[in-house]
Amino acid sequence: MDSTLACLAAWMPQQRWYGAKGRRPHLRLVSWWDHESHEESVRVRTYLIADEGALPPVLYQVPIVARETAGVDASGPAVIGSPEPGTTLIDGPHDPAYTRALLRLIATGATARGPHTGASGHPLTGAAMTPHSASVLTGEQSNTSIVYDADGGAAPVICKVYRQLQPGLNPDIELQTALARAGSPHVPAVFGHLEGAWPDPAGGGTVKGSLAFAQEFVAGAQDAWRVALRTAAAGRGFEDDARTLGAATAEVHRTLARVLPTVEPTSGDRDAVAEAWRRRLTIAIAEVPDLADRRGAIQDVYDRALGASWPRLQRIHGDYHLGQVLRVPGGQWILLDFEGEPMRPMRERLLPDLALRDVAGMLRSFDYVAGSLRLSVAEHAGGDRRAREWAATARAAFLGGYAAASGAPPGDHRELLAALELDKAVYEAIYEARNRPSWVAIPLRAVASLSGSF
Ligand SMILES: Nc1ncnc2c1ncn2[C@@H]1O[C@H](COP(=O)(O)OP(=O)(O)O)[C@@H](O)[C@H]1O
Ligand SMILES: O=P(O)(O)O[C@H]1O[C@H](CO)[C@@H](O[C@H]2O[C@H](CO)[C@@H](O)[C@H](O)[C@H]2O)[C@H](O)[C@H]1O
Repeated sequence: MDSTLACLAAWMPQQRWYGAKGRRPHLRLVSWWDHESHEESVRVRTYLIADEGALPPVLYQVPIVARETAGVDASGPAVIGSPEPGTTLIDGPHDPAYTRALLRLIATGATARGPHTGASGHPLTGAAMTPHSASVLTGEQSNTSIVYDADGGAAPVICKVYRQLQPGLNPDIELQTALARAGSPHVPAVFGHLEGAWPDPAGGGTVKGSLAFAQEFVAGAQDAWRVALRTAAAGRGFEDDARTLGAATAEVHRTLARVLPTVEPTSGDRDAVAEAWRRRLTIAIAEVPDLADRRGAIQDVYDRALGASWPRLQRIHGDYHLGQVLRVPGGQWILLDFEGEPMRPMRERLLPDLALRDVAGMLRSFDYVAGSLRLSVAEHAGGDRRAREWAATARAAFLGGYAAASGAPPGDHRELLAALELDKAVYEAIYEARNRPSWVAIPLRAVASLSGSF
């Protein structure tokens, strides 16, 4: 196993889903189990690997197919390495032996076992999943999604393999399953999920957590980020789309408030939010020192929100932006990825929260469209002004659509919305500094503007 861990220590830091970029991992094997393999001399095994160099330690899911080197095209990012002569390790989602085994577990509710723990499938419906070929979705993803084509008119399936594991049912599965069961037209059909168990790092027992989630793959849909970027770059408005997106967002919030618990915010809830805002700001200032001289002005915005009235708390999307929304032919909006912000502690993401956090997230996304155009096109000939006008129109239309469909206009909580937008921009400054340093100017400009110096 030591040679496999050595291969992984070189390969994992190059993966988009690996959290602590720029640092060599310190890996420990926590658990493993084998999947059924229909090919001779091919081993399909899922490893759970802790990176104990991270603070706090992170648990990763790494499914691996071991094949004879002679039969493998040894180039490409899917090849992990060759810890023993004659055997090559392949990243499971890129190999049919794993993709078949994964879907079979979910569709049949079967179990894969290892010496200590294992994984079991939880099919949601009797819907037959008969897909035949699979490929990994490309793009900037925190997890790894496998798309399965289907034969004979059956729906194609997308199965998201969670990479960073946490105890408990993932909110992505919990919320989308609740919405699908409630008949919401704004999430894809749900097929089922895979749950795993592993040794509890804090004691002698085991903990359970989500490993993968299978849904209908909405074919022909367009990512709202690309739709928005295209219209803005072409100088076309996004007003109607933003209004219907606002209405769809409000409908999802209403459904979540109906089928899952809501609570009146207590002073403890307000303190927890205030503490999360402060904690995030401290991290952001440490990583993006340009923010340091804004601390006082930012805290003033937070204080005004803490002194204002708050609506009831409810379950929300939690990391809402244009990249999390699909537009299907006909104009309907489908929301994806209810996992919450990847950098936020899971225990916070599971609690009832402010629905306005999602509203703020989408408003920031309109500003990102303008900001990314500003970065890609030189600021001349009125381009910057047009991009800003595009974002302002989209913003007003989104808020109007949300207010009309929710009966709870975001404008009733102006101070709170301003603080949530600012907190999101602070989060984005950290995210960009870590992942896309050339984009950090977008949230920095927003922080300046939202904290009143622009
Ligand atoms: N059910 C689906 N139908 C069509 N495309 C999807 C579906 N689910 C995800 N996608 C595509 O995959 C991308 C990443 O999915 P997402 O759930 O956001 O993953 P991650 O948690 O890794 O960021 C989405 O932006 C979308 O383009
Ligand atoms: O990986 P996730 O989609 O869960 O979210 C993370 O990455 C997003 C970028 O891909 C990041 O979103 C930020 O950039 C978007 C444009 O690429 C923009 O539309 C968003 O408004 C902006 O927040 C997101 O914050 C991060 O959690």
